[in-house]
Amino acid sequence: MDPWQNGKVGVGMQAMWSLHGLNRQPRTVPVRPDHSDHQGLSNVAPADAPLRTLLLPNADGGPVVQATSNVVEARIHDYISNLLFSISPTAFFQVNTLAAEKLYSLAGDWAGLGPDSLLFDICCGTGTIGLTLADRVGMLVGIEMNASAVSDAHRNAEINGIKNCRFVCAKAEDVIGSLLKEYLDVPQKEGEQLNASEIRDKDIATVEVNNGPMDDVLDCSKNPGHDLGNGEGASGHSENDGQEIQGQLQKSCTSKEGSTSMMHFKNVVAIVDPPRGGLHPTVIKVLRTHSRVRRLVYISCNPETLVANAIELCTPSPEKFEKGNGNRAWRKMSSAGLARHRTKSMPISEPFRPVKAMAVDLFPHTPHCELVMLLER
Ligand SMILES: C[S@@+](CC[C@H](N)C(=O)[O-])C[C@H]1O[C@@H](n2cnc3c(N)ncnc32)[C@H](O)[C@@H]1O
Repeated sequence: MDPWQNGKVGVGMQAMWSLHGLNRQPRTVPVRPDHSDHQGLSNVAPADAPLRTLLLPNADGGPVVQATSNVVEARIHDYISNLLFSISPTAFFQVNTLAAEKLYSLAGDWAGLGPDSLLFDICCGTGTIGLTLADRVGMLVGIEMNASAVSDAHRNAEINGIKNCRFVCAKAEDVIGSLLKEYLDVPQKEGEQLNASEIRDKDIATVEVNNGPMDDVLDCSKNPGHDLGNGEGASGHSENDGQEIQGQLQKSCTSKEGSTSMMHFKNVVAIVDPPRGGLHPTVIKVLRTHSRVRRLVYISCNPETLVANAIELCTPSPEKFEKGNGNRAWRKMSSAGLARHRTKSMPISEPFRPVKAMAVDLFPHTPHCELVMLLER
């Protein structure tokens, strides 16, 4: 396996930024030699690796200090499933791209995609999962809170000529309900169903390509919070910041060519790939209670939160709805215990059922592993 191809350079970049976060000057790092003769995995660049200076952003995102004339833009490029991805320094990208390719394609197979599918790629990062599956669906909607990653996703869609997609920069818990409503609560008129080729011909994509400042998307980079504790889900954000978010969503997502919400899709699928803390409770509730979402592929790097989220998605509704009683005993519960507790106050809804699961070893020789689980109803 070629260590340069599988994103080690990206890891080096990320680590360097955090190490030198307070002193952001251009730095010199080894880059991939044109004809690497590496065999096997290595974290060490060969001594004779060529050096290139990367342009690092200032902490405030302002102009960079240009120390030398031999400076290149700080972004890396990589291929997954024959698509080229351009990745900015703060965006997430799997380090093992060859294995990630397998992971995404497995998720796509399990998702049962087709031309009449509407795919929600939740926590989409630079658009990797959705874009690699875009030719198998009618429409792709990606949701991601990191503004740079969303900008990359736009760019990646454009680079690869993918048009049946839209990327929304927001916390999933803030927009998932509105997006599902927008796409799915459309009264269907007779003969209005479009097939994928018609959709593509109509060029309905809302690829709001924006390589400059993201002034037409919600700036969600200010409150990162990726790493979640206590099973509390994605950002630890309150359930809803109300109308402001709605207004921003409206602004960020309006199609240039007209509203995609007029399309009707028979098959509505979500692929979720949250950070270690799992999905925010609001996302779980919305996915579970929106009956048109029939299939959900959960990709996880943390089995504990995957199990907890699956409990909430799959436990049959209680006969009697119990409203939360403000009791703080949950503080001592395991994440699975907390999930079981939460199911008691889940609105009555058809549960998913776990169909199959597979571990994909993205991190050989480490205890970490990615897990994929298919839920259906
Ligand atoms: C494990 S990464 C997966 C990224 C992408 N699916 C991929 O495979 O490259 C998780 C992503 O979720 C994003 N994220 C974290 N919390 C989020 C939230 N509350 N809403 C939306 N995205 C979130 C992170 O910024 C990160 O890009």
